[in-house]
Amino acid sequence: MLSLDFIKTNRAAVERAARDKNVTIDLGQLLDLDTQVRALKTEIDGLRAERNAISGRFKDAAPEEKAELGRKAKEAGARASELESGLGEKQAALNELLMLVPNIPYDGAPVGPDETSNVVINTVGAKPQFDFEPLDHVALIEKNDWADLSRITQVSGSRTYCLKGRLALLETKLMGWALEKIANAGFTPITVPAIAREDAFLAQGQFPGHREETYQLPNDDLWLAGTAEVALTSLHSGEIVDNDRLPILYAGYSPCFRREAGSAGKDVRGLLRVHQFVKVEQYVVCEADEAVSAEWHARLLGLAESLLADLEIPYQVIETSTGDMGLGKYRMNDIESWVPSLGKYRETHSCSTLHDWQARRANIRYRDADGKVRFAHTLNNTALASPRILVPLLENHQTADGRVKLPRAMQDLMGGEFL
Ligand SMILES: Nc1ncnc2c1ncn2[C@@H]1O[C@H](COS(=O)(=O)NC(=O)[C@@H](N)CO)[C@@H](O)[C@H]1O
Repeated sequence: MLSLDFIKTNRAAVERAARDKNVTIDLGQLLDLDTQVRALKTEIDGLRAERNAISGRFKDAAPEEKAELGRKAKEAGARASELESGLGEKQAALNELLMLVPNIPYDGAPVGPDETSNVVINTVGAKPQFDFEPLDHVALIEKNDWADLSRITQVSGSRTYCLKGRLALLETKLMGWALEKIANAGFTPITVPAIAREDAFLAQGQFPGHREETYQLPNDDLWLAGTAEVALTSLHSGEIVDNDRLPILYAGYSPCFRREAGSAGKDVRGLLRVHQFVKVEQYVVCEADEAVSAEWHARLLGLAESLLADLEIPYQVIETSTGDMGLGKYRMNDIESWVPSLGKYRETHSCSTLHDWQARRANIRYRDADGKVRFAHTLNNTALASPRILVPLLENHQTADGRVKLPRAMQDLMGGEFL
């Protein structure tokens, strides 16, 4: 969310951001509502002052005057409470519109409607040259009985899976390994629930725009998050954090649930796009300074790249376009890992800077060095998400006999050269 002051003084920039992010928002209506809300508040304050003035005169008034004063005070009070209900409605309408205002995108982001405008800014690692016909991850899994991708769908529906045997062990070790790597970089490991209240999704930015992507638990007025980012954004909601406690660094681990409502027909084979998965999430709450945010953005990206280097997976870094980065992002860099069977790089990580857009929604503030209370900045990035990461991991390291030679970092974990 942007502040009303910012919107007023930077209206053209906000309108350009809305255009570049394909967001339809009527700033004229928003600013009119703000004017009406402020006028109502002034009128209500005036009526309250009038009533207080009258009651101040009441005790010294002559008896014949008291009745008239009482009537006037009652009238002012009644008028004030009538205006207050109107104020409540207009304030709610104003807040609803404010939740739809996009963040201003990074001026280095390609301006374009969607992922087709994304730009590759770095390519790392040599794609494997197979001297045999490589298999895709589903064939490798079937050959080694590493998962159940069919029977389970009769139990749990489409886009569900069971990992089995050494692949099940590999996923759990991968998650522990990633959590520890990020923890060793100074982040506090923290397990967070996927269960969260509606306000947490509004604060993080998933709502109001993407309810249809989110599983709901209606009997309890709760929802299931698709990322630990939801709980982590609201963990310090309402707090004023002391300056010396910043930056707050979390390595969040959680199950993730996504309806993938908008993905019918996409990635239906295998493990790329499923309804439930696990993820280690990097999360930062830092001081409201663009250079500090930019430094953390680079560090988060670097940590994800170091994990991919350890897994010996070729990847490319993407500068995400204004149309693809989403409402709250200032800047987003996706990392895409090479998937031989598709002959394409596919997104496995997403690194975002949001400045104070989330902190304003979640009400996360801090006292800066001068003691001034300000909204913080927040950032997040994927450290590792499974089972999607298993797709490039299995396919890039497969051997002619259908086994998978583990990267060095995994051999120690899995106690052997092969999965
Ligand atoms: N339906 C899905 N199935 C499997 N993996 C998924 C799915 N949706 C997302 N992921 C994985 O989760 C990663 C992060 O998802 S994201 O929406 O892009 N970004 C976030 O959730 C941010 N909080 C950064 O992690 C993706 O890059 C991908 O690796």
